[in-house]
Amino acid sequence: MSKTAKRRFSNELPSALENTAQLNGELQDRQPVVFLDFDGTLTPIVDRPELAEISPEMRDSVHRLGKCCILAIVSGRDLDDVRVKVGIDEVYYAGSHGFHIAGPAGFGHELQQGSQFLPSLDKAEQALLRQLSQIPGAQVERKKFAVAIHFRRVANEQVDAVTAVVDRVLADSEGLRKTGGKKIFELRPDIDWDKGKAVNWLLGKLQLAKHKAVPIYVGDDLTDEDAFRELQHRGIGILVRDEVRPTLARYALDSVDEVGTLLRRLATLFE
Ligand SMILES: O=P(O)(O)OC[C@H]1O[C@H](O[C@H]2O[C@H](CO)[C@@H](O)[C@H](O)[C@H]2O)[C@H](O)[C@@H](O)[C@@H]1O
Repeated sequence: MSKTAKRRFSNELPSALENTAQLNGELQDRQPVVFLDFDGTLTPIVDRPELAEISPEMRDSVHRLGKCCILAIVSGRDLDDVRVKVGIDEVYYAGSHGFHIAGPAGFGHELQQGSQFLPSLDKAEQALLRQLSQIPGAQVERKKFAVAIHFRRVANEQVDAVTAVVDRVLADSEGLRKTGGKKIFELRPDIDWDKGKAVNWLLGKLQLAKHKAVPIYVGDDLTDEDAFRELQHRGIGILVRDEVRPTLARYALDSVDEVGTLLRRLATLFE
């Protein structure tokens, strides 16, 4: 019988911090593999993407946990961008929503299919820069395998104009699709690859004993739902919730500070 995805509302999820016994029970005698999203999970959301910074305490917590289990940062950001922002050499990174993966000791992988979309992404980036230049606050962020259009600083009455530009550029592009997130649109290669597929790929590459390994994924945004879906029946999805919405996560945290607390607790458990 096929297992179907079961969504719940974020406000109904048990807290990962208040249900320690239940969570620890799921981890008992297993090998944890920890996946962490970056924006909104390790850093609070800020007005401009380039201003997001991981705090020294959070960096220490990630570093400490990364020393006692396999740990990967899975981000929509460009691989190099997120790697520099986190600044820890010993962990894995998946950038551009999993299209570009790197890890310790020269481990690296670029989704082959992704390269064929580079001309399309270049063209879309140029069109977006041109057509959005008249809308104050609109910001284009190029990642190798995606283009993000930020509208957090755009006046409410101009958001429809941003949407119209993005839809026009998408219609004029080949092989791209539009996804959403927190005050952001993204144009990405229209292929069956996302954070969930990247997490699965990495789990396969690491050649972990399937019955022993327990993937834990912590994330806050819509693109993290792809990872929650992949792990729904074999891992632990933890949503950093800031709104009420349907989710495939099984536990929740209420802030970036709570993420830090959880990482330190996990480190204490596994050290
Ligand atoms: O997968 P993530 O690591 O969570 O990346 C998702 C997107 O995060 C960034 O944008 C978001 O955070 C910005 C800084 O706080 C904020 O200004 C913006 O409104 C958010 O959408 C990043 O800039 C994007 O490239 C990522 O795709």
